[in-house]
Amino acid sequence: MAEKRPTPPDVDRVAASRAAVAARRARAAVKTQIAHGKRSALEVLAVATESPEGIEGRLRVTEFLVSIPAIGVTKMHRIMEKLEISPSKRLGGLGKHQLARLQDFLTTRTTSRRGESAARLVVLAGPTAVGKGTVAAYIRQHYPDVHLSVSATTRAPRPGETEGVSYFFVDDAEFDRMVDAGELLEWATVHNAYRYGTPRGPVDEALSHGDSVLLEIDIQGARAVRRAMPEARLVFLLPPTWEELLRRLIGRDTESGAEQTRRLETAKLELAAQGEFDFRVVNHDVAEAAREVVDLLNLRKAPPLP
Ligand SMILES: Nc1nc2c(ncn2[C@@H]2O[C@H](COP(=O)(O)OP(=O)(O)O)[C@@H](O)[C@H]2O)c(=O)[nH]1
Ligand SMILES: Nc1ncnc2c1ncn2[C@@H]1O[C@H](COP(=O)(O)OP(=O)(O)O)[C@@H](O)[C@H]1O
Repeated sequence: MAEKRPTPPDVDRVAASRAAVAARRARAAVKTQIAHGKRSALEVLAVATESPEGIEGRLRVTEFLVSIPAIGVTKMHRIMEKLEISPSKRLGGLGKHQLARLQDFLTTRTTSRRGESAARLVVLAGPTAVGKGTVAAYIRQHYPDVHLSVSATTRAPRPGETEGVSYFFVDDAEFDRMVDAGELLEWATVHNAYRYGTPRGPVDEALSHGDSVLLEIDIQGARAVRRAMPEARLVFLLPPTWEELLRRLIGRDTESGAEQTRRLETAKLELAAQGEFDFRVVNHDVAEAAREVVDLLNLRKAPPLP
């Protein structure tokens, strides 16, 4: 008797089940790569976010977490609860807040597991004209091992500023998009004028590679980072005296008289917030203040350039 030939629906079913087996194998391979430290969990998550329908995107969060060394099933359930993610979720189907929580969890875990010599996230904030930008620029020039975060801003470039080095200069629509996509670790409207925000990806990436990261941001931003990443060290830069702060603001000569008066009012409020910070550094001398900030970054290789 002639063998029964598969009918088209059978052919479809066979092809579908072969594809399902291949996809399962591919997902298992990704889990093995994570388990053996060949790929970082943060990197796999980044790929999943970019292609939700790809292999990484189709991984369930539960199986993703248990493939990370030292996370067993019990711990995984605790983490899922804490992050408020349901067990049926796949990496590619996470909401933006769930994704942000999972990224922050993984970054914190990577950093804290490296112990005392771990890469650090340090936030440098302080009142207007205290010298934050000057100290950050000194660090950029003399301590190339520090990853200095480049913010996005809606303000226009000033003469001498370079796209991607000073800031990423974006328009309002692009800034809205970055906020909606959860791409910013924090953002704020500064001096009642323009919006500034810290792109999350480069910070996560640098920390996951063991690099120390410095954010030079305003005080609202520092508070937001504290909420998102409690392990960050918050440093408050202080002027030697109030009179010196006035001298620096006026001497900089970048604001009108009215704007200077308004900024000084804000500066009083900002100085009152210094108690919320973990460390205070007085900016008497730029090189000295920079060294104190860098000391808090726990660099693996610390020597400054001459
Ligand atoms: N929250 C937040 N503040 C930022 C960020 N980037 C810069 N800032 C702050 O924005 C303020 C204005 O910066 P900028 O326009 O460069 O200089 P200024 O006008 O000379 O103070 C400073 O207080 C910075 O610390 C950021 O990503 N997030
Ligand atoms: N340690 C310092 N001693 C003297 N002047 C300083 C010092 N640090 C910064 N300045 C000057 O103070 C002014 C304000 O510094 P800036 O870096 O623009 O402040 P911020 O970024 O905090 O608003 C600039 O003119 C800068 O050259």
